[in-house]
Amino acid sequence: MSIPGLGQIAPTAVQTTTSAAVSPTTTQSLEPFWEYRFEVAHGSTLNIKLVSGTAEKDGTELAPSTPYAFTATKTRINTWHGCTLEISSEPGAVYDAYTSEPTADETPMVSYVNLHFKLDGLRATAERTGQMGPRVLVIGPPNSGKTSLVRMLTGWATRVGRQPLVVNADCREGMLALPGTLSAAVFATIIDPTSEWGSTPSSGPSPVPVKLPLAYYYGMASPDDNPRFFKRLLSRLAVASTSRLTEDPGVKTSGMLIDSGGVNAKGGYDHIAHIVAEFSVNIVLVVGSERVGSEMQKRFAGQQTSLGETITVVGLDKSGGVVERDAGFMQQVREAAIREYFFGSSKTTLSPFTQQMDFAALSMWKVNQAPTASDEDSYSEAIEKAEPSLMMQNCTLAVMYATVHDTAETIRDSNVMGFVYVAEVDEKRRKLKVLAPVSARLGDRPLLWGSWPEPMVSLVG
Ligand SMILES: Nc1ncnc2c1ncn2[C@@H]1O[C@H](COP(=O)(O)OP(=O)(O)OP(=O)(O)O)[C@@H](O)[C@H]1O
Repeated sequence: MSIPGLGQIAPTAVQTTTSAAVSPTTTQSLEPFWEYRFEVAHGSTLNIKLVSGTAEKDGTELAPSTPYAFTATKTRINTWHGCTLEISSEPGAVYDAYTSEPTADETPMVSYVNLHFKLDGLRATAERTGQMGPRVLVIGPPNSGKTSLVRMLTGWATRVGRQPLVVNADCREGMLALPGTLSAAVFATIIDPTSEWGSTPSSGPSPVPVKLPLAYYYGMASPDDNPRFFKRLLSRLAVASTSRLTEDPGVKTSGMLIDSGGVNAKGGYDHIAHIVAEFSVNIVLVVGSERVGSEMQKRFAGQQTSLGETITVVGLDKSGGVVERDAGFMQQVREAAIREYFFGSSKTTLSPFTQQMDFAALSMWKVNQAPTASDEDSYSEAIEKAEPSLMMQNCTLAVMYATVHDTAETIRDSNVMGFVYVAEVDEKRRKLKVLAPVSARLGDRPLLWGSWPEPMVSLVG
């Protein structure tokens, strides 16, 4: 399905494969609408420089003659008007790349950019009338390109001076925060093309302004692990996001872009309905699945939001370039995110602080799974006091914006201040060695331990 009224691109495809073993520096010319798709392994780097023409990655324009270093990623660079890229890598770098000329069923990019123009029209109307801009939810099966679409719409919106509030409702991946969190942030400036969402707030000085997210800690891999807790956190994020929207006219007219986790075989429509209601979503974009699209049409099309607008459901094609990222690759991505949070990246090195803490000096809590409980208990007992133990070794803990004297309910509903990493647990001496990005007194804040992200092999030593 594509948006009505949009043309298709001529159906021909040319693909060439480039391998690092063949040439360390190559020049790649892209015709208008072509994409340069590439996968770079962990530990390898691919440098891409725009030599002439214009190109973008997920809606953010590449600056000319500026080398961009990509690592541990599967992505693409596209061009609307044609360009030449210079590609280089150090010997032995592991990557795979090819150019793709769009075919009729292979590129939905034109419908994506037309969608952006329609959204911007709605934002312009909202500006004139003082109304709220569009609240857009992107859903679809796993690996359909949902996050890429949200990033593109964000990139294009900021390029025309909009400041959308971007919401991550996918607990498996983090946005400007570690995985396991649900977060929201205003994007008023460009996203660093070499990263997923730009650097996390702990990553030190950055040429691109760092966006400060509001994050809630869920600490589990799937909404099904504790559906009531998941929904409750979404509600809190919705309240905070809506108030952020109303306090700033520029953000209000720009509206929201919400990335959801994939709908799975079992459906997962329950929390989608919750997001639609809580964030007053008035546009549901369904990527890459007619089945999900028609289910969404049935559920939401024509219904009214709490603001009295009619909900529109739009089906969009999935890009043929979207790649599956297997569990091993995603685990490495999570580990890299945690490592970067504490130690920085190749661009900025950070030195985390190490602290020894007595078990007794810590307020430690853990999140509980409650997959089937439909009663209040699953939520009221979503977190409980926990004794530090060896099980916590190599785990990240969320530092909550609450005090150690607060009740379980207050701590559970608080947002995240930051994260610490448990480097060592000495059960005999009842001591814990933790790594923190800043030198703060950890005994003053409740620490929350979840099962997601999973423990790392080891961050230190
Ligand atoms: N046209 C394309 N060419 C090459 N790679 C692409 C293209 N579009 C998206 N990708 C890559 O495919 C992968 C999956 O895309 P994305 O993360 O947007 O999907 P998703 O539906 O959000 O996935 P998930 O279900 O895990 O949340 C990403 O690594 C993304 O960069």
